[in-house]
Amino acid sequence: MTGAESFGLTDADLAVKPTVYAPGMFDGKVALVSGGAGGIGRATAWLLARLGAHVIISGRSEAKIAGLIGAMRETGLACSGHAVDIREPEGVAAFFDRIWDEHGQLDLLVNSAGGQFPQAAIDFSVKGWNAVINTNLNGTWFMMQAAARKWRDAGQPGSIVNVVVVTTHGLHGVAHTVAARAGVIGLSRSVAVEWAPLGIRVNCVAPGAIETDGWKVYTPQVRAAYPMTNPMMRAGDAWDIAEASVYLGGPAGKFITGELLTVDGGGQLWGETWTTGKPDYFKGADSRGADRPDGD
Ligand SMILES: CCCCCCCCCCC/C=C/C(=O)SCCNC(=O)CCNC(=O)[C@H](O)C(C)(C)COP(=O)(O)OP(=O)(O)OC[C@H]1O[C@@H](n2cnc3c(N)ncnc32)[C@H](O)[C@@H]1OP(=O)(O)O
Ligand SMILES: NC(=O)C1=CN([C@@H]2O[C@H](COP(=O)(O)OP(=O)(O)OC[C@H]3O[C@@H](n4cnc5c(N)ncnc54)[C@H](OP(=O)(O)O)[C@@H]3O)[C@@H](O)[C@H]2O)C=CC1
Repeated sequence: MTGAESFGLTDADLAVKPTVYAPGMFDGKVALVSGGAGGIGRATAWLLARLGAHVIISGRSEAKIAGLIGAMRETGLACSGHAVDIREPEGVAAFFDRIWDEHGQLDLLVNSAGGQFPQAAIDFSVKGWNAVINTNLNGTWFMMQAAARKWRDAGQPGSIVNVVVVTTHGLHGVAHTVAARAGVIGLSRSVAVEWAPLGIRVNCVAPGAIETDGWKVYTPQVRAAYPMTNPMMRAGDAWDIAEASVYLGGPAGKFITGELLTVDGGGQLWGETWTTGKPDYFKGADSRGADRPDGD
């Protein structure tokens, strides 16, 4: 793989890709997309802005955010951005202060910031484990809590969509992220009830194999198998997740809270995903059991 290789939809694609949603659906609304300059977040930012929202884009890299804002503004869309590490609760709280100072409202938060690296769980270092848990569980929580506090204090309703992973079946070699995302799903179900009196809805979207630059952390051999991890035998694209997030987070989802929507081409029903490559032990009937330590 060369450094220039890139995966998934480009800004040029996202600027014109057809959508099922009506123009103007988010007129007058403000949406925040964390990880908004990544693959799924970027598609979500484009979609929300094309539907009329002012979109605030966050991530760690100023340069990535600036590039996206430039591309979106060139097409006349309303957006702004700020570099925020979701693992820093003070920085996150200050970010939400700034949002209220500048806009006086936030209608939708999509938490797409996240990620992991593939490794056998038995080899996780403490630092690696903590990096993934801090990013995906703690960081997502800091964003959720900061948003909810602002909505409560302002007496405004709000909606949160957390982008997670499929935790129920077949995602191997990333146990740290499965643990973190199962935490986010549980947390979301709990606060969906606690925050219902505040008018805050909380939902999750679990993508299957969605071709984005996030795939660069996996080997070419592993990536090549991703389209075969579901019965549709193809990868999805970031627009699939953007449209699912808008369904749950926007007006179409107004009676939905505490829900998990899996968008994986049926991968949770058939298929398996080995992010570290499939061990010989699991390959084919001929070798079944051959490596079993009990020798039976
Ligand atoms: C039903 C079936 C399911 C269907 C599903 C099919 C789906 C298939 C698709 C695959 C699944 C998911 C894909 C995606 O999510 S892709 C998009 C997400 N994007 C990323 O993952 C981006 C890449 N990842 C990261 O940036 C990092 O992993 C991280 C999120 C942790 C970033 O944090 P941080 O910047 O703090 O991390 P560092 O790089 O500084 O590393 C900190 C320590 O972590 C350890 N580490 C990091 N990388 C590795 C590695 N490759 N191997 C081993 N250990 C690693 C290490 O201890 C680091 O510390 P040191 O650098 O000091 O050693
Ligand atoms: N693509 C796929 O197949 C799948 C993706 N997912 C999940 O969907 C989400 C989005 O993935 P995708 O768009 O593909 O991946 P990308 O790697 O393209 O985007 C993830 C974004 O998260 C941001 N981010 C990471 N850590 C932090 C942090 N500590 N603080 C702030 N921002 C951070 C990064 O921004 P920056 O570089 O600026 O830090 C990056 O732009 C992730 O949670 C991912 O795990 C789940 C299943 C499958």
